Amino acid sequence: MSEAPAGATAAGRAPFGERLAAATAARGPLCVGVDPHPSLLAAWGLADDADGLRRFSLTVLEAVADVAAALKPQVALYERHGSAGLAVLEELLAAARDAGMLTIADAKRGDIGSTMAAYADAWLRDGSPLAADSVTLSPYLGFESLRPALDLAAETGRGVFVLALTSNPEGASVQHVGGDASVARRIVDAAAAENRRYAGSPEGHGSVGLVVGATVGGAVDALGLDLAAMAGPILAPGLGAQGATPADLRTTFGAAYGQVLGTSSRDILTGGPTAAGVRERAERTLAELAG
Ligand SMILES: O=C(O)c1cc(=O)[nH]c(=O)n1[C@@H]1O[C@H](COP(=O)(O)O)[C@@H](O)[C@H]1O
Repeated sequence: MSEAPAGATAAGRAPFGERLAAATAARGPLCVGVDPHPSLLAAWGLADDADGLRRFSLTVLEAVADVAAALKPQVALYERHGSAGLAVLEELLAAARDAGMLTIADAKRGDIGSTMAAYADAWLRDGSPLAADSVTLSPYLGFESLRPALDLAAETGRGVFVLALTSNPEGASVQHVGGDASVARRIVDAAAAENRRYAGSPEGHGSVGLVVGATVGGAVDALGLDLAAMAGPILAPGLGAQGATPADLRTTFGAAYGQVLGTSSRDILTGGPTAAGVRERAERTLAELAG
């Protein structure tokens, strides 16, 4: 996607929020998750090793590089192969960059500030072998503990997606706690405050995004979350394999639907082993999201 337009950061690229907005405007609001589960590798006729992982990953990229706005590799499924798996992840991130596709490293990192600085360095620093356009973060140690990642992302034109309301049913036991001042609401408000640093971006396309599951139903309204005012992208997992439909997204997000990036992994990946099969499923999901 576009590098170095008017609002370029110190790193010479436009802020992530602007680059993502441009990608969704051009292609539609779909992110494809790359989750090479052992069962999917087997279904594709691939071995559960680094070679299988590589074939799988590069096939998904080839399939959706000009269909989806972003690619979201699930880091855990590379980590389970050790250093060989991480080498494949590095190759995938570089290949996506070369193909002009934005990446979201789904690493869900979160730790005390000094350690967080190292996670930020790994995923958001120019020149890092694992640098992605954005990374998912867990705010369980407090939103402010994410500061090193928030600041490095701003400096390098990258982005973050902070977990707010996750797609799994267990998430409510933590995220809904607090009534009018729920944990989720505090995260949404903190992201909104953080996105004020991107107030110069057109239409308030901040680079601090949130993760809000496509499966959360009425929780956004019930908890009084003002997602539209958050002025950043909303990554919505849970489509397909977890039961949510593109139509659910419109109901769940209402006025904030324009900020939503729907993401689906297994439902699209079962279209393999051919790139054409994966592409067909991605195109179908995209048509439903856009329709
Ligand atoms: O951050 C995420 O992407 C994420 C957050 C969340 O609340 N729920 C969720 O499912 N995810 C991730 O999104 C992907 C969903 O995969 P599928 O259920 O196969 O579409 C997995 O990689 C999850 O780890």
